Amino acid sequence: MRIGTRGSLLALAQAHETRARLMAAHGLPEEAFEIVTISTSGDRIQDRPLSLAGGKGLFTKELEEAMYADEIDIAVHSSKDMPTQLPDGLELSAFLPREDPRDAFIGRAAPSIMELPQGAVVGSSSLRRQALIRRMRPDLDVVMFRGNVQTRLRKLDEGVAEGTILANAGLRRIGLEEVITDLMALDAFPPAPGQGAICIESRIGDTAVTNMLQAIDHKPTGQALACERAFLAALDGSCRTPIAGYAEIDGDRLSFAGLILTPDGTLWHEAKADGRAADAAEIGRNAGDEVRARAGTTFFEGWS
Ligand SMILES: NCc1[nH]cc(CCC(=O)O)c1CC(=O)O
Repeated sequence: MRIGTRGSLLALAQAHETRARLMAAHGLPEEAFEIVTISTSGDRIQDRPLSLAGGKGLFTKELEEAMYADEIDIAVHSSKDMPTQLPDGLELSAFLPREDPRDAFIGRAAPSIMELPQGAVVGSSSLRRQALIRRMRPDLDVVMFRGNVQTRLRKLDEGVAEGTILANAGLRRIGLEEVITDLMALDAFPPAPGQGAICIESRIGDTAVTNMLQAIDHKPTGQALACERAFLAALDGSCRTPIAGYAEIDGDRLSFAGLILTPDGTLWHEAKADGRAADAAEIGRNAGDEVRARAGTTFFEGWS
């Protein structure tokens, strides 16, 4: 089986985790799998926010083309980077057990956002994180921050900013959790839909592959993701809208909280819902419709 992945440290860690789970589930040796690294436009564009460069899809397009061309059999992704609408003929056929979904703060002047000095500079390129930081601390100066983890840590060393926020899951996967100085609470700082969950994309009807993937699919994570992705789809969510959403599964129950904000963090609308995990997608869609109705059309005008 050819496992397609981007070449970043995080992507490779995720591909290796997928391979290890497949080897264990099927009693296969490492040689049964080939990890194929593919560069994507999202990896190459470094000079502007991804929300302006085309948004979601930038990390997935080249991998999907490789699947059409039969150069790879599966593509391993961060669920957070996946558009709600997949190209024809492809599906998300497995989710691995979710890592901690919370955002992590890496602080220099202070260990947490609340303890930063008045007016301190915080770097982030995520519209959701920018809006949530401004909601918590309107006095802070939020600046654009892109690049991989190493680049961001160097910027902190150089004094470009006093702190930055990254996904705890990503930092843990690349073994960099020691740089974290605080973890953001789920209610004050809800994660992006899909954060912390690895998903595997494959060709619809490729039964040899999907049968193998079934053995490593983690059902509760799949249900949480069905809910969060339905919420995103109902809001027509793109990288240009600050949207957060997190579903927690407890046995056959699901609880969801979703949020949209204006980029300046002064206005927001939230929906909370509980229900059966089996109704995950419906719960997410209803929450999205509810938030959209409450926000009204003017909420999105001027900046979306
Ligand atoms: N947009 C990039 C991206 N996609 C997934 C992760 C982290 C890993 C995850 O959420 O599963 C990151 C980096 C970050 O947000 O810190």
